[in-house]
Amino acid sequence: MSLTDADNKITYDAIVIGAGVIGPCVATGLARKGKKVLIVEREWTQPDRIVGELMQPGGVRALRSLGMVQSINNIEAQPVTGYTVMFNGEKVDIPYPYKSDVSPLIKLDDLVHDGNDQVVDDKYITRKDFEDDERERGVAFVHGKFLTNLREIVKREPNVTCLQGNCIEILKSDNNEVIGAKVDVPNRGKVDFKANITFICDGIFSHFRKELNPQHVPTVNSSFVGMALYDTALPTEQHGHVILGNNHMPVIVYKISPNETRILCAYNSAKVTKDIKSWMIKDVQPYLPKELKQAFNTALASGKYRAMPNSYLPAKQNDVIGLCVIGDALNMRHPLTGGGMTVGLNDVVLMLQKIGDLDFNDRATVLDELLDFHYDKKNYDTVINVLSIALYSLFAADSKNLKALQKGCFKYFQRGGDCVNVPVQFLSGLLPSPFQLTKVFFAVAIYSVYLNIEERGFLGLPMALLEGIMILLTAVKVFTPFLLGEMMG
Ligand SMILES: Cc1cc2nc3c(=O)[nH]c(=O)nc-3n(C[C@H](O)[C@H](O)[C@H](O)COP(=O)(O)OP(=O)(O)OC[C@H]3O[C@@H](n4cnc5c(N)ncnc54)[C@H](O)[C@@H]3O)c2cc1C
Repeated sequence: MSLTDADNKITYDAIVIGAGVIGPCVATGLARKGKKVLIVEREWTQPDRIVGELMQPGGVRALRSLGMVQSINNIEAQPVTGYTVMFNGEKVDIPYPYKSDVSPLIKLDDLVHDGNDQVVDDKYITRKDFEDDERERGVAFVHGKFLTNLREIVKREPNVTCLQGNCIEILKSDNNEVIGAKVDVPNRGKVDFKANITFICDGIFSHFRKELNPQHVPTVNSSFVGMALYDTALPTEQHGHVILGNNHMPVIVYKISPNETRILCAYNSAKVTKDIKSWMIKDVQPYLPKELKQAFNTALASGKYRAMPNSYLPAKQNDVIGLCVIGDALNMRHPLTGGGMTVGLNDVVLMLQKIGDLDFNDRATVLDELLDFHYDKKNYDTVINVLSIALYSLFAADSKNLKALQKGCFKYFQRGGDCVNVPVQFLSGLLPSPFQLTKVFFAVAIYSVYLNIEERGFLGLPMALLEGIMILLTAVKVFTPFLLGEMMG
């Protein structure tokens, strides 16, 4: 069957709009649960994007739960074993958590079979490393190649029909229930497809998230400017890097193939300057570690920059009959901590646990379960979302108090032990506890106050105490509104 032949005479169990990271996982999961699924993508050829390139261990585990982890195989994906945080030239290596410290893997019934929850061996990823390592692992890859693998998996599912086309409208009945989607199909024109439930997975620039609520719109306060660095060493191999300092915005760096390294440089505005090169030379280049400088200069000379907006969007409840919005269409956070795919994939796992075994004809029961889904996923998503926003505020520090917190955070990591073991569990998507996150965040704030007192010395104590109050108030201000927003929304 060609990509434009989908039958529009039948009612599908589910239509999935978008075959990015999340759509193919939703469609594959539902198909393996016996549902008849139509997945619509406007462009099935391999995309070239600078998003979704480092997957945290929590995301890899979700792929295993879905029986789709082999999507990271045979694309020259690079294992990631931890993070390196650099601050004014000093560095701390933070390995990912021990497997024994995190909860056991969930294997979804009907989805996991014949070892598809384990990677196979290729030149860079081996089953032995991923299975036998006592620590969790993440992975980094060329996004388009990963997507191609996910799309190959979904295309192989007998219960799935793949359709090339641009979805232009969500179809509704007279009583405002969603009944399918109108798709502009090449050489066929605008065709109506019907389903018991329609999943919106149309990503960051989602056109259809507003079907949940017209106010469901993201805020954008910063951007990332990305470049590809070729044939460079990293300060720590197999690690993601966060480069911080008093005088510059955060820079993140990770290897996505044997010879390509992604660098993303934060820019503190939704719209980037027209003269990116001058900004890079003045505000990024001087602060990079020596290992990266040569490749950075070469990339700069080639002039190939790409900018992406960094959006924030807390999730809304899926409360419309026949509709489920999921992935970036539903919920976004700052990409600094590389948590987007991890949140989306874990939402897919949970969604399948909630509704995967239901009869989708029973739309009221499906809706009930989706209403619960909103609350069940909160702990997991809140930790990753709030962490990303709070860390971005600290790491892009533009005030004295934020700079004190930034330094305090780095010095806290330098203490080692639980001062890194617990935070890295949040980053990895392996400790879904907003309470613990709050405890750690305020431990960092108190430590920042202590460091400031120490620096001021005995004579400066009155001033240090005053400053301490300001530092704590700043910590409350950057953390609490987001925590409450995520938990209460
Ligand atoms: C700069 C940046 C860097 C990031 N880095 C990371 C990272 O390192 N790690 C991480 O985990 N996350 C990262 N993210 C987030 C990550 O990219 C997203 O969380 C993830 O891609 C979301 O997947 P999705 O399927 O919801 O959306 P997408 O991957 O955006 O997929 C949406 C799909 O829908 C299709 N589509 C859209 N509209 C229509 C339509 N009308 N009809 C048919 N098809 C349609 C699109 O063509 C696309 O294929 C980053 C984000 C940004 C902005």
